[in-house]
Amino acid sequence: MAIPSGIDYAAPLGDLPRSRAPWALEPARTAVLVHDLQRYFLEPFAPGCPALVGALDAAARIVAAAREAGVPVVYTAQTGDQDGARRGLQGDLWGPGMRAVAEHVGIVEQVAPAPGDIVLAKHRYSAFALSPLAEHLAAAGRDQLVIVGVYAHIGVTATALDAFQREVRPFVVADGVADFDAARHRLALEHVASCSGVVTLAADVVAALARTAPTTAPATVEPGAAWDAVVREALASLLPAAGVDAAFADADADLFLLGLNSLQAFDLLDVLADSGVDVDFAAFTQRATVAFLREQGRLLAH
Ligand SMILES: C=C(O[C@H]1C=CC=C(C(=O)O)[C@@H]1O)C(=O)O
Repeated sequence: MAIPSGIDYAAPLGDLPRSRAPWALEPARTAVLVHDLQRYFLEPFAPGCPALVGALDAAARIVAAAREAGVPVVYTAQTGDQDGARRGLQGDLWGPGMRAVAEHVGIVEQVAPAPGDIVLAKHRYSAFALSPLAEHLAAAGRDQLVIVGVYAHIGVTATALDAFQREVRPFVVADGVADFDAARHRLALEHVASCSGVVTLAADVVAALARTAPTTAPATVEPGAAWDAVVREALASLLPAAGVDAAFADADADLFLLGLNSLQAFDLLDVLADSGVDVDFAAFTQRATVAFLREQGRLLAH
């Protein structure tokens, strides 16, 4: 069976299946996964298909809320022109797959990755298969995964099951996924709710993420030496001692050049947020230096 064409249905959101998992979304331990929202996989949908229009809107809202809250956003995307080994058994069921052209591999504009997001090559149904997703989540201290994207009964379900088996709690967004039809969409939600994760709605995810969004809450640390100590300790858990020393010896040294990776950057800003100083991730990626972090500490202390 090939991917059907002319997909056109409304998401089955009435009377959502009750999730057996008792977990609540905790932003500090959460990452968002945007699963396969590539043009190739969305092309089969009829223009204006309500389920897809809704899913893209939900995904965009969740991604925006995640970035605002400093929650990591991870994308999966297949590569084009895969050879037989790379394609594996998928070739037997789905044919050769996408070509290496922007009209196939591109992630749709509405949920396009931004600087600081992570884009992983997708190899099999599960986003964890043959990919460093688990390592990225572990490095960022994340064990909850909000999943949006396509297709609900294939990769989304496979990823949720895989997450569960890796001690990562999946939260599948009922109105943030789409599928071949309403029956498969519903089947996927029932499967997740019964044996791997929480079925939730975009509005609930956005509300949970907003609870950590930067606020004007007073800083709990003093500027100056105390703040330096907080930054140093946070960096020390992420970089070798020599890197930390170098970062403080030259406060304008780029932390990424000193070995910090983007997931560690999320971690760093999380720790700083716990100390009462919310640093904008995008701004940090533009100027990843101790000098910038010192300024942030001072700004929030006033
Ligand atoms: C969008 C997904 O990709 C799979 C589904 C249909 C066809 C596929 C393909 O042609 O490679 C993927 O294996 C998913 O994992 O849900």
